[in-house]
Amino acid sequence: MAKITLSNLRHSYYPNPSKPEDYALKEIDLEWDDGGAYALLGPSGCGKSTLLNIISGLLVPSEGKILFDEQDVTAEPPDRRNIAQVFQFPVIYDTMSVYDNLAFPLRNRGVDAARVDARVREIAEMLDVTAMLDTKAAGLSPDNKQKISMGRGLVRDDVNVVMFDEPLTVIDPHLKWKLRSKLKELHQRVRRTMIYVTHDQTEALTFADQVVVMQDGEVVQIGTPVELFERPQHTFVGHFIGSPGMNLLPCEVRDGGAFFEGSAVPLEGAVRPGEGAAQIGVRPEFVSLGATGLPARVARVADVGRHSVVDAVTGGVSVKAIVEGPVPEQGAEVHLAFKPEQTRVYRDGWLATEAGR
Ligand SMILES: Nc1ncnc2c1ncn2[C@@H]1O[C@H](COP(=O)(O)OP(=O)(O)OP(=O)(O)O)[C@@H](O)[C@H]1O
Repeated sequence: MAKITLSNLRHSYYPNPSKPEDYALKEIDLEWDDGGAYALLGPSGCGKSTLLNIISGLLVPSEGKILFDEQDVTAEPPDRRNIAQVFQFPVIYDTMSVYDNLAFPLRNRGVDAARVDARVREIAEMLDVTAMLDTKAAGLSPDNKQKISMGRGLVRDDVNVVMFDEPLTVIDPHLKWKLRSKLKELHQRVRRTMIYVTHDQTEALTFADQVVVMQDGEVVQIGTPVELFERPQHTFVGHFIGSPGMNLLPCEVRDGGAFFEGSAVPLEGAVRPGEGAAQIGVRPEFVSLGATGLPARVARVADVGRHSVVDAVTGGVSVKAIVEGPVPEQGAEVHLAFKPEQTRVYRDGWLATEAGR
């Protein structure tokens, strides 16, 4: 296992890139600790595969370096990097038994039979596939095939990193949660450096201790699931993580405070001086309906099971509130109050309030 460092990494698919838009990866500086569980989360086209291919060695970056435990591997081909990869679609040999599939990566490296047997049985037990060891892989369901693929990725104990690239794509929705929690458990048991690439926030937040959120070739925030939820550094993170995402209201900034439609809105801390379009950001979980606050009219109410989402319009802006218990009717006049310590200002997308007092 290894610590992975990405230093001043930039990549363009064009021969002579000149402007920021020419870069699929704009500037990446990251350090991934040995044994950590990381997710790379972002929408389609944000640069996840480009970054993954640079780490695995399929792509040489236009600029910057990749280090495994301080050793520069930027120019090393994939087979010299000692990485295990699990892809979207299962990569297994249909004609072989489950046992032989799991044993393959070890036998391929000349590991002795006793060690192969011990390791295959250990991994099979972790994945709950011991009863299938003698079954031909061809007969397995798609989720079991993907489990075996994961097992093949985990069976070697000498790899620098195990990378999962959208591994649950082919899994039925009702089985996804099982494999999601299985992967988390596997990480806790084997403690390898793992990188999980996905556009799905639930998968990223379930698996990772640290989530790297990407947008347009840039890392916008690295944090624990709680940090991403509680203090998004960028409106993109506020919107992309959470359901529904963070509310955004255009505002005016004066003397370190924020004003919406002329009313002062209490914030977690003072707004830092600066230029740019300002917005108040507050998650629906921290909006309440009461007797005081911004006057609003309820446009929609959605009952989503454990709670309701009330969509109210104030000053022409739609604001969502997560409400437990009784809810107002559509068309009702309400007042919206924001929990001050969870209300902040963003300038041109980036967090601009001082941390809570
Ligand atoms: N071979 C290529 N040639 C030119 N441009 C490319 C190439 N591969 C990717 N790109 C561009 O680089 C940017 C990042 O793409 P990338 O595939 O890394 O994103 P992604 O987040 O993995 O998206 P997806 O989940 O859809 O694969 C996109 O704008 C994409 O169009």
